[in-house]
Formats: sequence, structure tokens, C-alpha cells
Amino acid sequence: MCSLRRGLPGRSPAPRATIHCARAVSSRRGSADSFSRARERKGVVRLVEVDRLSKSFGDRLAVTDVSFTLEAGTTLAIVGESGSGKTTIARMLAGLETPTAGRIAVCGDDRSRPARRASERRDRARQLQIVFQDPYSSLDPRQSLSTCLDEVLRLHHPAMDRAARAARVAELASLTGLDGRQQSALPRELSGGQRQRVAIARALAAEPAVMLLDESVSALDVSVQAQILNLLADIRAATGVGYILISHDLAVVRQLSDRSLVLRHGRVVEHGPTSEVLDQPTHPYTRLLRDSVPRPGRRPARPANS
Ligand SMILES: Nc1ncnc2c1ncn2[C@@H]1O[C@H](COP(=O)(O)OP(=O)(O)OP(=O)(O)O)[C@@H](O)[C@H]1O
Repeated sequence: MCSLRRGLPGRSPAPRATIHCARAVSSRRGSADSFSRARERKGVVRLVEVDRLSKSFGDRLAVTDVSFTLEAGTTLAIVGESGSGKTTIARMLAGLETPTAGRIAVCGDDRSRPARRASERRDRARQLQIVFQDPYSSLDPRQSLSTCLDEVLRLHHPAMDRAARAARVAELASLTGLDGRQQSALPRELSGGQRQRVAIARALAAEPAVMLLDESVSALDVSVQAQILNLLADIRAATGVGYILISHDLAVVRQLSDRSLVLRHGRVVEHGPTSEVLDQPTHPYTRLLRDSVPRPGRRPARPANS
């Protein structure tokens, strides 16, 4: 996997995503809170700050008072059973839902209200990209990887000429382990794992500071899943991108994330380093989630009275 990093010739290991974000943070330094400034002085780039976020749909509270941060080069996992509010948080981060209360900042820019102009939407997309569980539905069936990446590069990097774009397409394909045939293939001609690599390459083409991985490896079989997780870890090390990993699979969470946040009925019940959350959970719900993972010889835990 290390060879993938050689696919970024001449690029500084100092992550471009981080540089992009650091600029955004310093450009609005006046409104950054004192905690952010203290972290910046220590050289930690805070990519995402979510503060007391809530969302209700009518009288249904989907998310209540959720706070977390994400730093460059790290992964935060959001776990919880179906209906616990994971997707709603993801949709608010991506700007697809407006919070009922609370604040979201990505790269220091406030996202608590919808983007008004196309340029603002483009800037936001450049800061945060999403990779969904099913790339098939999010890929244009008529576009090969090369065409798809070229389009993203033209949108986000208008100063790049055709040759620079072609070089960057080759670089991204190499980074995500897609060969020449796969670069010119249509989505239907690729396997699920290859399509997921295409979706990752497309997200990376925008050079985002943050990637939101929404059950991105859930549909893949275990060996392909392991390859994609290794790939994501390599990309994180090479670029400093931060990941928000939404997953119900605790093995995936353990492999890729540094910190985990456990949601129940839209509220955070536990939040801390992943190893501590999974190995020494303090909340009964986290214990239940962990003990529900099927393991040889283990009986499923009975739900507590809840
Ligand atoms: N547009 C909506 N209108 C009304 N209720 C909604 C809407 N979107 C989500 N909800 C409700 O909000 C709660 C949280 O849903 P959400 O999709 O965020 O959960 P989740 O943890 O992502 O679940 P899953 O793992 O099944 O995707 C659920 O009770 C859901 O029914």
C-alpha cells in the first residue's frame, strides 16, 4: 500500500487539504472561539466543530444536543442502532438538512445555514465530500472514471489545463488502485469494490479537508472491505484528510477510527477514544451494541429494559 503514496510525486506530505482548511480558519480568525485559537497555536488543525446540534422533524427529535470535533488526519466514528440519528447528522454536515439548533463549522466556516450561492455550495463541497454506501446510485452510469474525475477537476480547479487534469486523473487512479481499463470503464462494468474506489477517487478529486464515509464499506465483502479500509488509512496518512465514519460495523470502526461517538435516540451516550469506548464501555447501551456483534461461541445479549 505504501507504493500508493509514490503516486503523489512532488507533493508535500503536508496535506493540501489541511493547508486549504488552515487558510479558511485563519481567514475568519476574528470569529473563531478561544479554544480553536489555542488548538491552532499548538499546530492542530480542527476540521469540524459541531456544537450542541439538534434536529427535529415536526415533533420528532432526531438529534439532540450533539457536540464533537474532528482534527486533521484523524477519524471520528459515529455509531448507533438504526434510527439513532447518524444519517441526520451526516445530512446536516453536508448541508442537506438545516439544524433546528446548534452550530456546525467545517474548516472554520459556519454551515448552520444553507449555502446561498453556487460558489458557496462549491466551496463547501470542496471542504467536505461524502462517499455513500452504494456508489452505483451516485455515479453517472454514462461516465467513465476518467470523464467523471475530469469533470470534478474542472469544477473545483478551473485553473488546471487539460494536461494537468489528465496527470491528476492518472494520479488519483493510481492512488485508489484503479488500472487503465478500469479508468475507461463505465460503472456497470466495474465490481462493487472498484466502484467504491471510483467514488473515493471522485471525492478526493475535490481535495476535501473532510470525507464523510456513510456506511461506505458496508456493502462490500470482507476481503474487499479490508482493501478499501487500508486504502482509506493510507490516503489519510498521505493527505491529512479527516474522516467522519458512519457505521454500524464495530470491526470497521475499530480498524479505522481514533475516536467514537455512540448515539442513542439522537443523543450522545458515550464519546472517547475508540479503544476505550469499545473495550471499556461505560454506558450499558454501548455494552449492548458491542455484545450484539456475533462472535463464535457468544450468545446474543438480551436488551435491557428500554
Ligand atoms: N425527513 C425525515 N422526516 C421525518 N423523520 C425523519 C426524517 N429523517 C429522519 N427521520 C427520523 O429521525 C430519526 C433518525 O433517523 P436517521 O436516519 O438519522 O437514523 P440512522 O441512525 O441514520 O438510521 P439508519 O442506520 O437506519 O440509517 C428516525 O426516527 C427517523 O425516522
